[in-house]
Amino acid sequence: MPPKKRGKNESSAKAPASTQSAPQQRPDWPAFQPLLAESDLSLQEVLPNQIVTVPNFWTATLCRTFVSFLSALPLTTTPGKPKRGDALRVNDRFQIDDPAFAERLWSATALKNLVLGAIEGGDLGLTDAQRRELWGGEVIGLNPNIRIYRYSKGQFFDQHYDDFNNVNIPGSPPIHARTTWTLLLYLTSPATGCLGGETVFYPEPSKKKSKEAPPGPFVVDLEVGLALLHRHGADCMLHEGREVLEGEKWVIRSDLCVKR
Ligand SMILES: O=C(O)CCC(=O)C(=O)O
Ligand SMILES: [Fe+2]
Repeated sequence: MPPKKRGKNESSAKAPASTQSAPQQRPDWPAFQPLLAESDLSLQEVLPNQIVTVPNFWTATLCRTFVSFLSALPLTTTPGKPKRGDALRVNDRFQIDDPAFAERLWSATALKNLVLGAIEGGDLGLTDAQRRELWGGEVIGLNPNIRIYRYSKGQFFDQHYDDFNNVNIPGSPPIHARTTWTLLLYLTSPATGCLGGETVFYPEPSKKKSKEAPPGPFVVDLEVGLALLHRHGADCMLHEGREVLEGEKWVIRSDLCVKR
């Protein structure tokens, strides 16, 4: 896998629920209210083929509701010393296998219709074939493995690559799927007192255009309610979550899944 050769990987969130010790109770997540109308949302391809965002995917009110709900969850601080080959990250996190929440985040928001190109003016104007190419296959939903991150002052996620995972989406019959893009949903920003914590991507210099100056880092500033999707697996860009300088950064993480 190229990511292994090029640098650190995110530490594994891969253990299937069946191999974890005690099954965790799934949180009684708040309702997704209020949300903007689908017609007010659109995909933005901010870095061609690599990063797509949805500004205002969640409203500031919904983000605030979630931050106060998530604050009561039993978050654990990641160990400061990563396993060999894993990126150093220092944050507090909560991880749960919750297919119902993943399905709600996919279908009860605009995400499904945006990604599948079902919202007029909201998608990237792609043909079906281009859409498959972009997302890496036929997108069927989100990874049930939901991760919540809280970074307080001084915490960060060092440079790494996100690898893909094979997952099974429960149902009858269950669907065998593979993750292709990372989803990060930012709940905080400078507007809520969080400074720093930007997600920074390091595009690789193009092999064909070796005479051109290498591309500089691509910085995504935190924005309340912004959903960010970035390609992962073999074509993942090196990236990091910069140190939080003030306040708290809260993120909900999942991944786009395609049929395998
Ligand atoms: O928190 C961030 O900005 C980045 C998180 C990340 O890279 C990851 O979850 O793999
Ligand atoms: Fe990552």
